[in-house]
Amino acid sequence: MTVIKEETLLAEIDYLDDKGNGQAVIWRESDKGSNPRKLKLTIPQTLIGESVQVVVDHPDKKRRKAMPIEIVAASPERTDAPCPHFELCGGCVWQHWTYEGQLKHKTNHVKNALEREGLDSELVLDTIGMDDPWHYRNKMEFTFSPEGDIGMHEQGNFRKIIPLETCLIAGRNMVDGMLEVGEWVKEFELKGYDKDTHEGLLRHLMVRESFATGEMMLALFATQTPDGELASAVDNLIERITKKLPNVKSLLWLVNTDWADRTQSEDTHLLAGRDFIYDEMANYRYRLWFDTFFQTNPLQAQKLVDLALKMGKPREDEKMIDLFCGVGTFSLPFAARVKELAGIEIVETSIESAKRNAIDNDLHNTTFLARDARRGLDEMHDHFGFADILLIDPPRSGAGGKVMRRIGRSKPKRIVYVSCNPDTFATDVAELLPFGYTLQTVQPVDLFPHTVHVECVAWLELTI
Ligand SMILES: C[S@@+](CC[C@H](N)C(=O)[O-])C[C@H]1O[C@@H](n2cnc3c(N)ncnc32)[C@H](O)[C@@H]1O
Repeated sequence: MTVIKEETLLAEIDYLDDKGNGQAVIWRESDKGSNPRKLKLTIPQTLIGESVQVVVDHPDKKRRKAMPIEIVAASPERTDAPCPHFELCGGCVWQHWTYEGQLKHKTNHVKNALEREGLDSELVLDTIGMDDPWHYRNKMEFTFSPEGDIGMHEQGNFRKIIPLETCLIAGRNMVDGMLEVGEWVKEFELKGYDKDTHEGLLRHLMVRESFATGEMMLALFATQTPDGELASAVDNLIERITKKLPNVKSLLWLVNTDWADRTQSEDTHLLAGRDFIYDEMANYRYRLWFDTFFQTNPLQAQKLVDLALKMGKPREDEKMIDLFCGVGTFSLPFAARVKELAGIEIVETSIESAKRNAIDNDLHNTTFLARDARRGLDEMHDHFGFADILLIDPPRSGAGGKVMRRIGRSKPKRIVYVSCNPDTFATDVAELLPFGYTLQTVQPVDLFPHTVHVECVAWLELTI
């Protein structure tokens, strides 16, 4: 067989994969006498129906990834990506798609997930988007390259960092925070961490901003403590941040010497301010530490809370369980409207925070339990009793059959399901139907414009 190292091909995009990349199939003529060979191509930054020219290295393989070199026939939904880093940065994948196009696609994604489980896709409403889908994130994790540049990972390549001059999805003040820290690193010629050699100083910069209170947190993750030879550089960091960014109410230095490339801390040093910031959602006040899970698009999360309240119809004489409650984003507004509320969540610090948030907001009818969902539900059913309303907001992996069947057997009158993954949502919901539940409405909400993610909130009623 003739081995071709590189070939220019014309591909037509059939569909987008779960990472938002275009997918095309090409049948290639092979040597005389043998059947044509199928080549499956993954082509980022393309849209369904587009014809694109790509250069494919080793086209003899069955699957290849290739970047488009020319859009031969563009989709009417194609638009110019406004961010100068879009082509390389792994933060957004769909800036080349009109926002209307993205929203339509997200609605269809939810509908298809329901249909695959034999559920009625007519129940899915149009996705609620943002009026201004930019600068919506209140938390970002930037990474340092070994050379000390600050940025994001390249699309599909966790080893390469794309240095950033801006970011159009992070809150505007957060970008200023990132740039200021970047300048400080260059001025003191500090080195970033090298994942391969496990050498270097700076690993990540986490930036949090409350759009409600204006407070910001800057948290630097490094391999050494901020003293000794680093003392004068760190003093300078404190001075410049305090002077130039007075909204930074929490400046942290977190030591992480682990091989695992996560924003975790073995040793926390408070450089300035307090170790948390205040945020607000639905008129409730929350304390956020560097490791607290909190909804990252507060404007849209507020819509989720409002929808959940509308669907759950809480009453003063009812008991409620909030499963996977985090720090209580849904628990607090519901607790203000029901007789008693119990929250279950696996992360102990989130439960501690939920307890404190309830007290800070003068809510005294809550119980919070740090347990795995399955065990937590059993314990709550024994001590708290069965709930009239159950709200569930699991991670992307969903709640799973065992949890869903426990819920079904406990027969809450109404179930509100908040989901960040339509596929696991549909599988979980299907588990409830044999227990007499009917799915009522599914409302997708776009919390992550220009990315593949879609959140939805739905409710089920016990009808038998
Ligand atoms: C999508 S978040 C929702 C949090 C909260 N409802 C909110 O809006 O802030 C999912 C939560 O489930 C928690 N979690 C993950 N696995 C769990 C498990 N097996 N049992 C209980 N909680 C779990 C996570 O720690 C996280 O806080």
